[in-house]
Amino acid sequence: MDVAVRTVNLRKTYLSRGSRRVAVTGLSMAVPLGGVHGFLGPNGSGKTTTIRMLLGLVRADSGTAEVFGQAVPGRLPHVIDRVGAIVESPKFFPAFTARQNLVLLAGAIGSPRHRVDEVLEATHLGDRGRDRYAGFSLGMKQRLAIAATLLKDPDLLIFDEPTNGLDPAGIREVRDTMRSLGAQGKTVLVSSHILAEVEQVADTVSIIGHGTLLAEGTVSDILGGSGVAQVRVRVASPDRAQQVLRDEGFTPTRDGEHLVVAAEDPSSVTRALAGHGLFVSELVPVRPDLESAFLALTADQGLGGEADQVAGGHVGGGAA
Ligand SMILES: Nc1ncnc2c1ncn2[C@@H]1O[C@H](COP(=O)(O)OP(=O)(O)OP(=O)(O)O)[C@@H](O)[C@H]1O
Repeated sequence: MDVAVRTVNLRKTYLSRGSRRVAVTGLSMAVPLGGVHGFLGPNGSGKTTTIRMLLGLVRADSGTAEVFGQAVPGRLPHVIDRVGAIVESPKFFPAFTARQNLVLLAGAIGSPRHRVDEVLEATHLGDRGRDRYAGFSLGMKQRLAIAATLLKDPDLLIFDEPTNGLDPAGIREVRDTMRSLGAQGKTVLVSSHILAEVEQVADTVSIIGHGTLLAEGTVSDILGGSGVAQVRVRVASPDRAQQVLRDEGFTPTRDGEHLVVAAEDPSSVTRALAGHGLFVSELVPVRPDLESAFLALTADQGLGGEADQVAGGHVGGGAA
């Protein structure tokens, strides 16, 4: 597999209130070339620290990282022109229009002027270029930030929680922009703790918890490994149906008037119930989602959200 980014055994600790706090530990991950790669983990799991190491903004304690085959930070100058990133909210001049802001930036980084119109189009801001930044919605501001990263036409885009604070419409705008960049062959590495957001746009994902890799692969690989498919059924007598299904070897759970049953083949459930004169009035497959897969993975590892981690202490299991 051709990779845009690879880390091997990356580790970073911070000194905090007299003790060492482990942010990233033994992180080995690979981001395939082209497409959108979701970098997922709960708050405090080490995503930002990893991204900052990739961009040479913080130095790893140990381990290696490479971008387009070049070791970073040492050889970062050789690839930095191919990388665009939003790690913190970029600063724009509120009184300037979107276009004026981009023209200024393009001049500063030596990008040709025509790129300004191209990146406004690419982020669907073409008709808002003459509006002042101050009047932009959060979603538009975020798309302008993406437009700014596109000025030098990078091959790798790194976005740290780009949908933070956006409303559903803003989230969709940013998501659509990432999707079209991935479809153009760019590599988009996007971090998020809101898995459902990334699930809809990512081709592949890395899931981390407490600074270590828990799972990596295509979204469907990860969902496939997250357990048996379930169906949600409605019957007139859910209590009886629950007993019947238990007697038949299923493990149904009650959800209001519905039962949720793990079954590879939904017809095995309807057959079992019909055999006892119970007829299903509704049957809906419960699609496993990344959120459940993620929760299952972190639960397996005894990992939840942010927790204190002290160097030398237990910091979770190995890579999947
Ligand atoms: N500059 C710092 N000094 C001390 N500790 C830090 C520093 N930056 C991060 N940490 C700690 O390192 C751990 C990982 O933080 P990091 O920001 O990388 O996680 P994250 O997954 O990006 O979280 P979030 O989604 O909340 O941004 C956390 O426990 C955090 O408190």
